[in-house]
Amino acid sequence: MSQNQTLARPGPPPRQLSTTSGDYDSSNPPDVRKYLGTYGLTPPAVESFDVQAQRCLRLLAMKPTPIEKFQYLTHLRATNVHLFYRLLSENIKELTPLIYTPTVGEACVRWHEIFTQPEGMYLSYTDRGHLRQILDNWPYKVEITVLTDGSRILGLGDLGVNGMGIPVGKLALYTACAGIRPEATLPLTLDLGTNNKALREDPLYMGARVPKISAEEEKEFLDELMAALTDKWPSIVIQFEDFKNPFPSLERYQNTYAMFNDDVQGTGAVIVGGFINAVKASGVPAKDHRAIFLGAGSAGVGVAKQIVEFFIKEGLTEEEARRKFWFVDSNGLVTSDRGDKLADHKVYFARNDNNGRQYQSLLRLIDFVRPTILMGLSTIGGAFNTDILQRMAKLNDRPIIFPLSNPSSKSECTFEEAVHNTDGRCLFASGSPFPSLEYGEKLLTPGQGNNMYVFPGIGLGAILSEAVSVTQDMIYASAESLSTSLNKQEVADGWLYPDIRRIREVSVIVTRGVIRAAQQNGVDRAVKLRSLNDEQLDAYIKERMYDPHQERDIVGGEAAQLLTSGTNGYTNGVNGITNGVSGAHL
Ligand SMILES: NC(=O)C1=CN([C@@H]2O[C@H](COP(=O)(O)OP(=O)(O)OC[C@H]3O[C@@H](n4cnc5c(N)ncnc54)[C@H](O)[C@@H]3O)[C@@H](O)[C@H]2O)C=CC1
Ligand SMILES: CC(=O)C(=O)O
Ligand SMILES: [Mg+2]
Repeated sequence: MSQNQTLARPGPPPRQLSTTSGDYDSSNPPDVRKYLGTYGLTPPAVESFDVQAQRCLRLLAMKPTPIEKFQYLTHLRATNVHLFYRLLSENIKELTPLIYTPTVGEACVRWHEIFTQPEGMYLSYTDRGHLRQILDNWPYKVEITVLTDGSRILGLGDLGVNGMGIPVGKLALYTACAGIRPEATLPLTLDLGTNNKALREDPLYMGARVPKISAEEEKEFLDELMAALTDKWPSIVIQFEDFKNPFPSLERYQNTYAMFNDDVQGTGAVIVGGFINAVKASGVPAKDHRAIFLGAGSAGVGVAKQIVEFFIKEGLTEEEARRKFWFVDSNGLVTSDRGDKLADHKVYFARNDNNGRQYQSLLRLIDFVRPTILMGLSTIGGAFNTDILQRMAKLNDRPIIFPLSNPSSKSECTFEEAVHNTDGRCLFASGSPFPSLEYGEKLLTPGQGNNMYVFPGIGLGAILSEAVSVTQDMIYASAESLSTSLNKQEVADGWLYPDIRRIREVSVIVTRGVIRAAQQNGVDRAVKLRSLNDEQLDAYIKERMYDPHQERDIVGGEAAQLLTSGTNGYTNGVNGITNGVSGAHL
């Protein structure tokens, strides 16, 4: 491909952040419409956002399936970005499952069928050598990117470029939960081949129809990409997501770039955040806990490593902390004498006190270990069956049961199963949401142990502190901050995580913790923030957060007032109007 062909950008920008649709204009009063030359192009009624939101919710209710709701919300984001984020932030609990797990899982599986418009960038292996130039095609100034190679999308396996739903969904949460402006986010999918043969052979598949490139080839590609991204946007924060083997890139780039891996580090942090509260509620001192992990992949090991850090802070030695974990993978208990070559990331937790016995059965291992904690990061839906849950209930007053695999179909058990098989005594968190449950006299609410509680604050903290790298202390600070973010009522109700409806408040607390850790580690370039006390820092964070409610809601007198203040007043006074007309790309 010639360079000109590579760089050609015909037509509109790749992601429409348009706010110029008829819907949007319907909140402009007649004078403003005349001024803009849009008078007569929309229905006569001047509508507030609230009225428009009501219509959106009705339209959403008319869509019979989650995937159709997902498609409608995608359309809304593309055509009326501020309305989309206002709707999302006001209905975060109800809408998150539609734009994120579980629905985003189905969307990725079917991405090649349901695709209507590009919402991010795609970079292919054949583009190497040109990556920096291609980034020039992206029309906005980027503060954060989420990138995936699609090789392990949730627990659904290798989906190649269909994985784009994940960066898009995660970045929508960055905007809704941490107020990073929509146009400052870049969803990025790497088209490096796929080992999913069915997709490769599907006529609608939109990526390269070749097997996944080798680890060495991927490393070279990523080296070029990281350099290109930071050359184009020097302060960019880079989140790696859903790579089959995320460890080499994390090790290679974490001290050199402002990057983190959400599946290893974000997941570790969010689970530690809830775990700190679960340990308190269990009544068992930290030193007496024992954990079985089903699944010894990136997420499992990431979570355990951060719990080790927590145990050490609780006074255990590293060796004592490490010995509290028993990992099970698809070949059974991870031991050093199992006879297979263990992947590097598993070696640290491999047991050598198994007296030559290899455990294949989770139930038998539970009898042997007598764990207080059962974590699921295995992608095996239903793996925590009735026998297993009942055995945990027999061994513990308050068993800690965290089935964390996504989407819901891969969850190791449901909330209902966990509650019924433990007489309502379990301390529960799952990766995907489950509904509350009436049990006896009580309404029980499950925790959602999903990295969405921390990655928005990690990203915003790194952006605002202008961190040169994302340190382990910054990640751990996000966990500790999360654990302190519950209000009195949530603590009294025994919740492990705060109400998701308070996510923006929670993100401020997490962001503050991340910034403070960046300062302590001396990786912050925004040194002016060092002199702020916590209250001032919180105010600064809030002020920097995009709030869709502030973008446009201009009716009647307000607009008239703006118009009388002349063109300048109009432009200055109503950032939202400028945003709106020029399409939210300032
Ligand atoms: N709740 C959250 O915030 C997060 C949840 N996850 C979920 O965790 C799951 C795992 O993710 P990764 O660790 O990145 O995947 P991975 O592919 O690296 O690891 C999966 C692990 O499960 C093991 N496994 C597979 N079949 C098994 C079986 N029959 N019995 C026992 N172990 C078995 C594999 O050997 C491997 O160790 C996914 O479903 C993902 O969606 C991942 C990140 C965040
Ligand atoms: C939540 C998430 O990052 C995952 O399931 O991969
Ligand atoms: Mg992930």
